[in-house]
Amino acid sequence: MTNTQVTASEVQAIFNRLAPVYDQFNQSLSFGLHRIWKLMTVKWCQPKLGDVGLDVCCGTGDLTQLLAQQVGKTGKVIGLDFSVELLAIAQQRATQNTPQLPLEWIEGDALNLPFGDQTFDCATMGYGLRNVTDITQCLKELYRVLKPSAKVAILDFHRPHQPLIRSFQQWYLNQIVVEQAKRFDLTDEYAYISPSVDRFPVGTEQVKLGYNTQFSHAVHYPIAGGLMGVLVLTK
Ligand SMILES: C/C(=C\Cc1cc(O)c2ccccc2c1O)CCC[C@H](C)CCC[C@H](C)CCCC(C)C
Ligand SMILES: C[S@@+](CC[C@H](N)C(=O)[O-])C[C@H]1O[C@@H](n2cnc3c(N)ncnc32)[C@H](O)[C@@H]1O
Repeated sequence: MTNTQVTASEVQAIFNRLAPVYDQFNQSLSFGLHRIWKLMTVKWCQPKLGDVGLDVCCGTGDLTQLLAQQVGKTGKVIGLDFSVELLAIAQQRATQNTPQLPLEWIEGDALNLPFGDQTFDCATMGYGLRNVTDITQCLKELYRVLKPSAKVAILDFHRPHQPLIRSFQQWYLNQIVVEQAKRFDLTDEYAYISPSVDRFPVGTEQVKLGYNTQFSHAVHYPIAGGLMGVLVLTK
């Protein structure tokens, strides 16, 4: 995946191929810290009991489940993704671990959400915005399906400003992560992360994109020393 822009079908193929090891890699390579980053993200979209929530690019459903725990049994959360392999794992995990949660899984495109205008009270997106092929179109769809005053919290990697931390992140992604991926013949799939982070807008640019998409408020919170970030957009 060395070219400057991968196609949607290439992204889809990447995640279908790495699906079997996705959760275990995230857990081991982040020392479990990704769960904290995801919980922070869910809190930032300010879910309430009874809300109807959406997790875009849900993957195996980590954020979807966390969001469902917040809206409770009177609420509902839909997880959408275009990777059938990751969705299958999401469905299996939910059935086994949280059968009581109000979850629904939909195969679909983040750039053309199969929902009506003003459907959702809250939304999340974890490590998805960097992977879609049209960030502006994705933000327009998020704006469209949110109810007035609703928030979407968008978690992703962030290139740290601090040179030492930035070098550490690049080393960790290009050495540690890719070395581990070699064990499963997934070198290319995980080598895709670092250049995708380089292409991804920094926090201040993400805020501008949010305002340009007509969101009434946009703020970016660097977390984990700037290794990650959460963009919170209010309709
Ligand atoms: C949950 C995480 C990443 C999800 C993820 C996102 C992508 O865009 C991918 C693309 C291609 C393959 C896989 C993924 C993917 O898994 C974050 C945690 C997992 C990261 C792979 C680990 C890297 C974390 C930080 C760069 C360094 C952490 C330092 C450590 C806590 C000391
Ligand atoms: C790194 S994973 C994130 C999964 C999950 N949100 C998490 O936090 O672990 C990125 C996900 O985005 C999905 N994705 C990328 N582009 C998409 C699109 N246009 N429509 C739907 N899903 C997409 C991939 O299939 C993959 O499941």
